[in-house]
Parts: sequence; structure tokens; C-alpha cells
Amino acid sequence: MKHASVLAPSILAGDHARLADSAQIVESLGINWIHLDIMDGHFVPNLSFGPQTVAALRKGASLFFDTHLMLDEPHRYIEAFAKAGSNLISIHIEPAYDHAATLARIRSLGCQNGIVLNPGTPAEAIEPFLDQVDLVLVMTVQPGFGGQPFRRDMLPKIAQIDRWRQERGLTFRLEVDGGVDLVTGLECRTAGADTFVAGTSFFGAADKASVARTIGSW
Ligand SMILES: O=C(CO)[C@@H](O)[C@H](O)COP(=O)(O)O
Repeated sequence: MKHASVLAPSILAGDHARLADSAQIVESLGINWIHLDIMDGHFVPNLSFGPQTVAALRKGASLFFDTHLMLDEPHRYIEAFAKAGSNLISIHIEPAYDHAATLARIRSLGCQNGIVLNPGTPAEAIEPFLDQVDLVLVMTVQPGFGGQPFRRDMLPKIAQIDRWRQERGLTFRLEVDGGVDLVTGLECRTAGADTFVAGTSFFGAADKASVARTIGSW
């Protein structure tokens, strides 16, 4: 099964004094998803925003909130981000906690779940969880900052996860995040990805509608 391609603009690259306006730009273009990067200053060397901001954004947006927790202890914050209005909550495989229980907890709160792996983490690390997730997020940069160059060496990993998905008849989405633009995103699509996080290449584009149209046509 091949999912239609979805663009999820990363609000990290939006105007942080006017995040609601950035979400509104996305919604006004008919884009359904927005990617929310949550950073704790421990798992990644940067800070972003928390559930209070997500809840405030939810008041003015009917977008699908794709919330990516870059946290050492994501299991402690699942309820807060579900309550704030997240539709999907993804958690990293790298820190030590009960991943299976946390994935199940996300679903029990009425959200979709996702598992994320950093560039240095092999695909095999998430293999045991493939039948328990709605989305796999392959980081195509080391997380923490927008505007980094796309890691082309992640393409075989994307292809491997897509192969497992097909062989096992699974239906999770396969998302990529980091340095994704109209060129690198298409390479990811060819490798098997269907969900494209774009920060700099979306919010920095003069013609955002055209970016959305192009990615939607893949
Ligand atoms: O998770 C992250 C960064 O840690 C990403 O979501 C970035 O926000 C993507 O930004 P660009 O690479 O597209 O500028």
C-alpha cells in the first residue's frame, strides 16, 4: 500500500513571536498537517516550546498536530501533549524508557503514535515496534536545529523501513525530517517516504503554495 504524500511544515522555522500566524499560513493554503518540534535541552542541545503553546495554537487551528518529542523522558509528558491537542505524538527510540508502554499509552489517549530514530541509529533498533506504530520518523539531520543539510546517507534506511512495511503488510506512515526540500524530498519519496517535514524550505519559500502543490503531487 502506498500512502498519498503529506507535507507537514515545521513551525520551528515559523515566526516565534507569531506562531499562531505561522499556523494560519499553513492552514490557509489547504495543508492539513503541521509539525511541532518539542525540545528539552537534554536530548537535544536546544529548547523550543511546551504543551501550553501547543494548547494555545490548538484554539485557532484545526490542523493535524504532528508532535515530535525530542525529550529524554517523553513518557512523562504524553498526557500533557495529548490534552494540549496533539493528534499524533512521536517519541525517540534512543533514550531508555518503556517504549512499548509509551506507544500504547499514546493510543489510549486517542492520539496516533510514532517512533523516531536519529541518523546514527540503525533501522533495526525500531524493527520490533513496527507493528505497534502509526508512523515512523527517520531523522535526516541530527535533531536540534532547523536549516541543516539533508543527510543523503539516510536514503537506504528509509528504503529498508519501507521494505519491511511492504513485506509485513503494515500501514504506518514513513516520515522524513531535516533538510527536506523539493529535491531531497523527492529522493525520499522514491526511497519510500510519504510524509515530509519541511521547515526552512517551506517557511523560507516566496511561493509556499507552489511548495505545497509540488509535494502534494508526489
Ligand atoms: O526536528 C527538527 C530539527 O530538530 C526539524 O523538524 C527541523 O525543524 C526541520 O527544519 P529544516 O531542516 O526543514 O529547516
